[in-house]
Amino acid sequence: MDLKSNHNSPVLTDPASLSKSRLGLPSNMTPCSPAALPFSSSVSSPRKKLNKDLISECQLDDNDAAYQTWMINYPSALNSFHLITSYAKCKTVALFLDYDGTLSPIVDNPDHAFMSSAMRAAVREAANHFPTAIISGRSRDKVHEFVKLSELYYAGSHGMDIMGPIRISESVGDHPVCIKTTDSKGKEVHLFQPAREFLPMINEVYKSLIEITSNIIGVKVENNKFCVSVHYRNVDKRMWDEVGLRVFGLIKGFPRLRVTHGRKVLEVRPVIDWNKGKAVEFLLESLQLSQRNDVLPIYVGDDRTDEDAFKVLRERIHGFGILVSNVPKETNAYYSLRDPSEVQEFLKSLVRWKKFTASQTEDYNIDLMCIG
Ligand SMILES: O=P(O)(O)OC[C@H]1O[C@H](O[C@H]2O[C@H](CO)[C@@H](O)[C@H](O)[C@H]2O)[C@H](O)[C@@H](O)[C@@H]1O
Repeated sequence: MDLKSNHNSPVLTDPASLSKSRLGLPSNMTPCSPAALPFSSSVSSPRKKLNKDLISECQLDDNDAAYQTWMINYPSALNSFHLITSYAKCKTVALFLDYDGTLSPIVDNPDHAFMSSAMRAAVREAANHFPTAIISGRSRDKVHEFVKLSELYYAGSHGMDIMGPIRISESVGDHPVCIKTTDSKGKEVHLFQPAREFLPMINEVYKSLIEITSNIIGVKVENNKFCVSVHYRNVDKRMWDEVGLRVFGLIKGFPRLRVTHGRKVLEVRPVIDWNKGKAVEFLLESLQLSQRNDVLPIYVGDDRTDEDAFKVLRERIHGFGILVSNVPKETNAYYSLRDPSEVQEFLKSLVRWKKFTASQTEDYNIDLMCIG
């Protein structure tokens, strides 16, 4: 169950049924009905138990069949690794990674979404071989606190808070919301905060959201600097509508803010023409990787907000989006990975491939030198 993507309506819907009909999956992929099973409703309890097991087994099979069908259009990035690297050959791969649900598993408490040390090692290695950035809905400081790596770039608040390399480009480098500063290690960087003027408003809304949801058990309001998250994952399902009503009700009084939603979370953010897709373009330009046809951007993410980036990669900058999901979803991504453990495997494979191609180039150069 989730909130509908219609920004004006807090109506709750079931995304599983939605995605099934929208994806046009075959009708035989609906979950088994008990009537189709060889037990009557008046069976004794062990039989009832068997019946229940059979239904869930059947549903699992159906879900898996639906996923396999979906994967025809969104193949596994691991299974398609050779194809991906054949495109990447002789190109600079630029990596963009979402955080929650991509580098860390989804957990009930957002403050406990820790990254495993194995994942951290994989991301570090990847960042040592490819220009890498993390683009998260979290505040930039919070995601840095989780990731703890200085080898890469960070964009927080869905791309509205980017700390990147010093931009050579005059056009945006001189933009009033882009300032020169130093990072925690004293290195000169550019800080790009296109929603800076919204800071007082966001802080006001953050306080009001805490106030108006304080008597709903399980709600958690998280300040992500340029946006606010209202989590309802731990709220009794019967109260989900009420959470939606209160949040949308409050935001009605702030025409310059809007509400989007992610995984059991409502996100209040400024109405500005900026999103994770724009952040990818901004970072590519900062890294001097835009306007080149020897660059392959790859974006890995699991959330609806990542769709903006997938769209930019698909339509504008010729890269690959990889959706992390273990259920069929509508997406602008090209490939899929089931969960963060597959993301880790994918990152490790990319590094292995890069090392291998680098060693081959070295061998080739040595051969050339010998011939010369
Ligand atoms: O862009 P992301 O890095 O994916 O951030 C999106 C939101 O992620 C976090 O919430 C989600 O993960 C939590 C921890 O696993 C989970 O408890 C919650 O239900 C998810 O929605 C984060 O807390 C939000 O602020 C981000 O906007």
